[in-house]
Amino acid sequence: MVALTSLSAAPPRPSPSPATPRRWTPPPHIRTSSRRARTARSATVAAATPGTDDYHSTIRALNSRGRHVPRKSLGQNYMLNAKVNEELVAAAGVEEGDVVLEIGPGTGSLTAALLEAGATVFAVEKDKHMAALVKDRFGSTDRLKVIQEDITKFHIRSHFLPFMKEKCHTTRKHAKVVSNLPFNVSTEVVKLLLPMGDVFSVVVLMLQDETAVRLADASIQTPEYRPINVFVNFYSEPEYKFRVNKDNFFPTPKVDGAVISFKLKNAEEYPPVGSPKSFFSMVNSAFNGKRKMLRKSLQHICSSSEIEAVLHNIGLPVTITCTFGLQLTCSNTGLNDT
Ligand SMILES: C[S@@+](CC[C@H](N)C(=O)[O-])C[C@H]1O[C@@H](n2cnc3c(N)ncnc32)[C@H](O)[C@@H]1O
Repeated sequence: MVALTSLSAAPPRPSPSPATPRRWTPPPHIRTSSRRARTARSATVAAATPGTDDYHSTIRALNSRGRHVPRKSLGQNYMLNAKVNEELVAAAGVEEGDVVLEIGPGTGSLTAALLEAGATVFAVEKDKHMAALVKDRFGSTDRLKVIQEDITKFHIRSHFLPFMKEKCHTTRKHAKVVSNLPFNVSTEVVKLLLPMGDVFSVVVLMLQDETAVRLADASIQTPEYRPINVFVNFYSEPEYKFRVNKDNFFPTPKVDGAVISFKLKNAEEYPPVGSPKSFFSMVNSAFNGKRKMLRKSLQHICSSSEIEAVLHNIGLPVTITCTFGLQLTCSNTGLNDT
């Protein structure tokens, strides 16, 4: 389902300079007289309240620890619009007492909005400079734990569950995920989090707009429909929330972002398959054999005659090719009728 809202208004900021220096230098009108004065001002920013993460304070925060240029390889495009962060928090329905996993806190602008909403935050940040910066910024609160790790290599269950047990003082059984994700790891993170419906009730992510549209809205009868859509719909109910204009990020990325929410299903709500692993292996085989007859692309899983019988039972021609997702039943894959 697509909500037609779009947060396209970007906050005011100076136009970017054409050349990219190794270290960000604030434009002349925000420079102070000495390095020490600049550092002092950064300390004030470090303790800032939500709403102050605009262009100038982001530059000051990045420079405060001798930080260099934001790293493209880490998808470091920082959010400059506090309103967008508030909308992300609202999309996840974050409230007092919630425990939230945040991936990539960066300068801590979204972290501030989460803390402001009353959540306890477990933040995983790959960049050691940013992890240190966000720790400094919220040093005095016990409602934040920052781990310097790569989320794609992090064992969420063994680290997050004990934290949740310790911090969750309400009867709530599930935590939430809210993140302005680095675009380059978004598919990997989606694959990691969606099967965790026993831990998280909702996953709200800022993704590349095109990716969010594809994940939330691909129809089974379009060429855009992929195994990842089968995966997303198997484990969750996705909803496209709103588009975020690229001018809201610093540095400005090439593409717009969008917020998508995934309401995670419990295991009892998954489609009835014998084993998700063999189900997804079949889905991948079917899609890999695009334009090949299904009875051929799936013949390593079951015999051609079994596949033909299934196709016949569901009223499809036995010569059908995989042009869009199909529901099959096959005795030796552990798949049930769906
Ligand atoms: C798009 S920025 C978002 C920063 C901040 N949340 C904001 O809204 O401004 C992505 C952040 O994720 C961090 N990051 C990149 N790859 C990561 C990974 N594999 N694991 C954890 N953090 C990562 C980057 O260093 C960066 O701080």
